[in-house]
Amino acid sequence: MNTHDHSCSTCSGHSHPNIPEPHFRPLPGTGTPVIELQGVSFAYDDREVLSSVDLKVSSGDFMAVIGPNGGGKTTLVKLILGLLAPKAGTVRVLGADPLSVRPAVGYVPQHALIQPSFPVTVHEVVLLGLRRKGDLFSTGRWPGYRARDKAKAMETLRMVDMAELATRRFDALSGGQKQRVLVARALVSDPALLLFDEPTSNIDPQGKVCLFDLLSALSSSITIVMVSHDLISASTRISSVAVVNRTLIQNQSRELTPSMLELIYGTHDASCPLDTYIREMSSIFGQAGPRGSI
Ligand SMILES: Nc1ncnc2c1ncn2[C@@H]1O[C@H](COP(=O)(O)OP(=O)(O)OP(=O)(O)O)[C@@H](O)[C@H]1O
Repeated sequence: MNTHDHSCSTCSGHSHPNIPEPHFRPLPGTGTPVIELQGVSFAYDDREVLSSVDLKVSSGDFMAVIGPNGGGKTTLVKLILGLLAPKAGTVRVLGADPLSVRPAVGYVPQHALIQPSFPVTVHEVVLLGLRRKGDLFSTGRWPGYRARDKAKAMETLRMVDMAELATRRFDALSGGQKQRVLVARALVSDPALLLFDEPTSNIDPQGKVCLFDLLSALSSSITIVMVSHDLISASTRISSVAVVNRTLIQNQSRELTPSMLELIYGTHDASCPLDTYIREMSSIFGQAGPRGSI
């Protein structure tokens, strides 16, 4: 488990000593397919945004999905969640139809889906991740929270180092603190797969380091797929990378191949370790990378 010795307003800046061993669903054996897309195409109306996409994410992977704005990353995430159906091809998650395994997938969206003025506490936001059959969302009746659900939500807040703020209103948190709470909401149902869409939007640089430390610690227990523009923080932790720009190219290592670079920027004739690429881009464009993003 990584440690960090910096001070950070997002977490307490220690090495997450409170993180209990996560009780996630047992990882399928290493190498078992967790996500499989074969020949997937998708169009909004008649405009095709993904074309013949193949993707395989295996148990234990920590994959970054990168690509230019509008390249189809969020659409890909929605297909994996079963929120969109492919026009062609197949999407399998944990060997099944995505909607049927939805409870086994923790999702942290690009934008917090919680209205800023909604008077909900940190603890209650995490409890929202434990929606069950028969609850308010399916019956219209409010059954109240069960004691064991409340305890589970507190345990998950401890994992992300946010238990001390459990009673604070969610809208009174910083961007990085909100993100950690949303991670807890995604983790509280013990998912086998964690999907992040732009996990570091609205977080300051130190908060990003803390968040990636947390993800790095979690990645030994759970398969993680992260759509991100912010590869500087992620680069040392991820195990594989995929580039999406209408089509998709994946690499089981952290190297961006010439064809991946070409898919992002146009012609490239040499492969590039991801760390080198980011270092060079950072020196030219500053820490945010080219145009503020990959
Ligand atoms: N609901 C929608 N209806 C029509 N077109 C859409 C819809 N959602 C996305 N698009 C279009 O589909 C393309 C891919 O969008 P998507 O959000 O998947 O890209 P992205 O790679 O996640 O972009 P970004 O990095 O800017 O978040 C874009 O051209 C976008 O304008």
